[in-house]
Amino acid sequence: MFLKRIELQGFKSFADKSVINFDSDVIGIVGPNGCGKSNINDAIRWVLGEQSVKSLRGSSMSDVIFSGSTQRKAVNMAEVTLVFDNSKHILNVDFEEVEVTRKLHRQSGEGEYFINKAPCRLKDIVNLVMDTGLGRDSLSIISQGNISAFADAKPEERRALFEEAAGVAKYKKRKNESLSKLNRTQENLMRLEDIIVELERQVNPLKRQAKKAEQYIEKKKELEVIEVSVLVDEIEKLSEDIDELKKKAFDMDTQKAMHETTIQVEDNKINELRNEMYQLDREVNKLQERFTKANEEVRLLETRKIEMDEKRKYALESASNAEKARELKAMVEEASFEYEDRRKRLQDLETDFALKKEELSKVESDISFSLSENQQASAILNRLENRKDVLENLARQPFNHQQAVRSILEARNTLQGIEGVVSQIFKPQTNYETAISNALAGAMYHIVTKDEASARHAISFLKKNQSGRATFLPLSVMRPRRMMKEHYMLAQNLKGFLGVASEFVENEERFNDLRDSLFGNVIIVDNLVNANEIAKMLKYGYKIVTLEGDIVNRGGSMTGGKQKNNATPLTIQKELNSVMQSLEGQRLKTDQLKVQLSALQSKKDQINAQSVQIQISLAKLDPIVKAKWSKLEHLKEEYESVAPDEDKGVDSELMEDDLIVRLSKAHSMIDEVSSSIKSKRERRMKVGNEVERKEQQVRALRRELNVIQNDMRDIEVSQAKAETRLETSMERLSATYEMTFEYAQSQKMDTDMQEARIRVKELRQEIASLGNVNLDAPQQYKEINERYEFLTKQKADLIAAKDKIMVAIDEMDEIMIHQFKEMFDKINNELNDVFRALFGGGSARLFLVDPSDILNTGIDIEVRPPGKTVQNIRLFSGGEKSLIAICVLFSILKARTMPLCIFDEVEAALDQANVERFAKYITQFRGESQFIVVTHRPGTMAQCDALYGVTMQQNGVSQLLKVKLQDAINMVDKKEEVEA
Ligand SMILES: Nc1ncnc2c1ncn2[C@@H]1O[C@H](COP(=O)(O)OP(=O)(O)OP(=O)(O)O)[C@@H](O)[C@H]1O
Repeated sequence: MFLKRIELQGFKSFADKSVINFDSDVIGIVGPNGCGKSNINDAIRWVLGEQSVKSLRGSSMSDVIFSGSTQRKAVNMAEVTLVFDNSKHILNVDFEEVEVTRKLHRQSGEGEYFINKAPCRLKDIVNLVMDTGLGRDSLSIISQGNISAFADAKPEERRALFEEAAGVAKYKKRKNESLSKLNRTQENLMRLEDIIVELERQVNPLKRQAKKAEQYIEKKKELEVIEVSVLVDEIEKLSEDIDELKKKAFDMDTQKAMHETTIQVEDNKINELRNEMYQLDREVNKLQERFTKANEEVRLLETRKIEMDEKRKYALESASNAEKARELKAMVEEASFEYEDRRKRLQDLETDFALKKEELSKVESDISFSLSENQQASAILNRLENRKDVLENLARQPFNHQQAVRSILEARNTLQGIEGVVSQIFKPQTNYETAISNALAGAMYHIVTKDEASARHAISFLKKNQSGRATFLPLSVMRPRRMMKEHYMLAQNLKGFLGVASEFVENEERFNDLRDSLFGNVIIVDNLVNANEIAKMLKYGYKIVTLEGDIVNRGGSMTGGKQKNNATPLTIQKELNSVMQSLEGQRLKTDQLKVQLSALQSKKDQINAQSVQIQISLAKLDPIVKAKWSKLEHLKEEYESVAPDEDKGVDSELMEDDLIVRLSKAHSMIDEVSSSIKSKRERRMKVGNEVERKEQQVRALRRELNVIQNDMRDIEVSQAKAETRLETSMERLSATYEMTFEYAQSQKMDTDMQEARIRVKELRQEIASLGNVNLDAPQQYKEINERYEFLTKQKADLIAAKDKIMVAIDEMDEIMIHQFKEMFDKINNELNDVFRALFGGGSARLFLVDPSDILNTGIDIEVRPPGKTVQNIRLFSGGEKSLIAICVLFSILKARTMPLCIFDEVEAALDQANVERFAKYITQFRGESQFIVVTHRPGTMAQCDALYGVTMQQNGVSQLLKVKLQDAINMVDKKEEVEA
């Protein structure tokens, strides 16, 4: 006995609480039509999870709640409880007794489910009874309808019964769940694949764009760091250049102002001199007029004198001796005056000539001295200019004679780790150039490399190109050398010690070790005497170099002297500066000497001209003096011959002759005027020379001023250019990098700026070659790719899940096929016996319509009742069909034990004999299965262990009571009678 009790309240016609306690295996439910028997069947199915309103014979679920009758009001809730004996653990729970309850509220339409009074879900109840044979589609609850439908059903429809018997329902349910899961998975997979394809279409271009953007960002970052340093370096250098240019401009401006002032002053002087020249010219002109006038007067007077002489001559010829004597006396006086006058003038001219000669000889000696001075100055100038050219050439190409060094420097960009040449890396302090240069000697041409590998690389380059030999100093292996502390302390107190050579060079910090390696133990002293002394005190342990470059080597050997062309890369600039300075002075001196020489030469020319003039005058005057002398002598003789003795001697009265005096005065005037003209001309010449000299000077000053102005313009242009570049750099710093110069300066890298500039150029080109860049691409790529990867993983998971489901389905199929086939065979085995028992002979056989498709095949039945041939099951009578169905039902019960079977008038269509056979057959299952049989047939009732009668005493409300067989028969008969 499995079902112990049913409790109903408010369910269909059971308005009041009704309890049926079952205490035996075969229970009959009897009662007249419509009293509510089948409602009990419905109640059991309802509790066990029936959801189909139709199979509960209603139109909505609330139809199961008592809907009232003429005498009773409707109730609001239906509640049914089934109590099972689970001591055999037919239900898969640990409880010995299981109570299953279902409630339904009319108002809310809500259902409630309980197992052992604990609320649960409908699903839990369905799972509890699944495969126990009690399911809602169970073959354990069979109605008349089921029986009659069996024969007429299609083979496929019959399958359900066998599946239930085989207990594959749970697998089928699970399979269906799995299939729908599979469908969902497949749908999801397809949707996913669509999305993945779409994402794939986006991912690759985005990946490329992201890579490009990353390269762009990386390059931009590098560019920013380097360019900021380059900009800072440029700004610093430009600021220095601008300061330098401003200083130069200021100096130039001062020079210009000085030149302009000097020119102004000199121009004024020139103007003054020109005025003087003009005045002198006018004065000379006036004097010239006076000179002409005087000459004219002389000519007139001379003419008159000749006339007078002629007159006298005539008078003498005819006059008396006394008159002759008087006349001759006057003529002697005259001639004597003239002679004295001319002689004196001759003497003056001779004195002048002697003076000029003296003057000339002095000027010539001055000229010869000036010439030699000029020659010397020109020679020096030439020498300096040549030296300047040589030095400039050397400064441009300091390594012209070092083929290997030159080759390495030219190939510097292709070689790696070349830091430079020693002479480029170290800058000697002013005045120490010679000492440092000699201290280094050949080492100044050594090439500094980053490490030994770079040196090796450079050496193989020299070998390959046959470019000569060079010495390399790898920074990585250079170790500093220093003077011993006590030696240094000692040396400091010695005479002439200036310091250690490393103190007198400037270099970048990273070359400090190399500096100390080269100079750390070299001492600089003032002169060789002190060098020897210090060497001795330091026990000849150090190289000592003097400011002049002489050396006391370690051990005491000495090197010294002077080369003709001793310029080295370290001394070139110094020498060039000093040569330029000397050159400037020398040029000025040469110019001055030239001016001096030219002044002397013009002075000489002037003296020569004056001398010639004097000589001409002398040449003219000398015969005149002689003539005057002989005339005087002749007249004296004539007078002596005619004059009485007492009258011999010259009468002074004759001197008063007006003509002679006027003539003499006129001659004096001529002399005076010509001397005045001469001095004025001399002055005029002097002033002219002065003007010329000054004009030359002013021209030179103007040329210089022009050069200064040109230089100033160049400086202005350079300054403007530098300022524009500075502004551009500042602008770039603030606009592009949003940095102040001070902040940028703090970020400046300590690096080779030349290389940094090249790198900036390269980076700019690389960035430009990237073209359009989508800066959001990395983020977009990340997001899309993450989604892509996530979905790809999900796809893999779904495929794995799908495979798993399919494997599970295959496994379930296998189990179902196996169980179904096994059960089918078992049932088939039982069928023939059951058939023969119920039909009293004949045979029956079940067969699979499609044995190759066990999972879906329909089931047909081949029946041959006794005395009949095999015919189509549909051709049998209603009773036969029912009996065949009952045979199959019993075969199933035999093949698989059911704990509970509820038959609702299944035997209705059978005749009396078959009812009895049917009822008897049931009793065979007693002890294994419990039967609740709703019946109207006494034959069946007779085989029941207990009978329950259902009545509807009150109109519309069912009641239950246990009855005896006869009462039961009566209940049926009575009703039938009433109906009849
Ligand atoms: N919700 C309901 N409220 C009240 N009465 C109901 C309700 N549902 C059904 N009934 C009544 O139950 C009766 C039907 O009961 P049922 O079908 O169990 O009768 P039966 O005893 O099996 O009859 P038969 O012998 O003819 O098969 C009907 O009279 C019907 O009015």
